[in-house]
Amino acid sequence: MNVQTVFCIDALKSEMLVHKTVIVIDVFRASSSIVTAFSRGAASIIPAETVAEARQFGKAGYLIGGERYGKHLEGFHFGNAPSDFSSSRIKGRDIVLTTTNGTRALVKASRASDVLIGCFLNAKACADKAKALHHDILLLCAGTRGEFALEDGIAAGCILHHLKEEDPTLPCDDEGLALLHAYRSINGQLSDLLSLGRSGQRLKARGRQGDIYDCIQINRYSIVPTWHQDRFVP
Ligand SMILES: O=C(O)[C@H](CS(=O)(=O)O)OP(=O)(O)O
Repeated sequence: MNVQTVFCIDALKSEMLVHKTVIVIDVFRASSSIVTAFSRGAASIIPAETVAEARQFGKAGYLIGGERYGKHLEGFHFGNAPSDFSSSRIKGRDIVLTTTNGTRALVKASRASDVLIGCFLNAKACADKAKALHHDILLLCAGTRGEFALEDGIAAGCILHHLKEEDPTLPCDDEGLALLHAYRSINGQLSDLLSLGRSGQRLKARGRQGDIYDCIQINRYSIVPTWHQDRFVP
């Protein structure tokens, strides 16, 4: 088994998905919102690439959530913040989500053997599940608007840290090694560091500091969303 790292969606080539377990990481905020939604009882989450596609699902009775460039979408039940997904609104429900970067990465990754959703909130559980599948692992950082995103990279380092816990010799690429060592050297400064990144600054400018806090709680949940047929299930 080995671990490869991709820094943003546009760098992903379809041949990289063959015989791989792909972990899609979009810390701010799609991966964190999906993990939170499942921890609060959502039945399934269907990623939609376009707003129009999500609206069609809405007409068919699904709950729909998402954003574009951080902005609310007219007629949608939720945005893309973990706090939008309260148990009372989503327990037992199927949700369709469309976001600027994250759902694009999920749709692109869905051709892999196994697709998991990972972030700080479920880093250890995600690493354990990926190891149990016994395939090579691809850490897919969604990034933001075609570029590397600091929070996705540091979360990849966190997942890699857990992957290497039992076997420090597990091979990984240089990108992974850099992120692993970046994560291990943070020493309690996660919030300060991630607030400096592009996406963190954007969230702060929109008054969404609470979302940063909600997304950086390490190992808060043990749920690992997994692709099954045409959707993610807990
Ligand atoms: O909802 C988010 O925070 C982002 C929007 S933006 O690219 O940062 O404007 O979407 P996501 O798909 O979760 O990265």
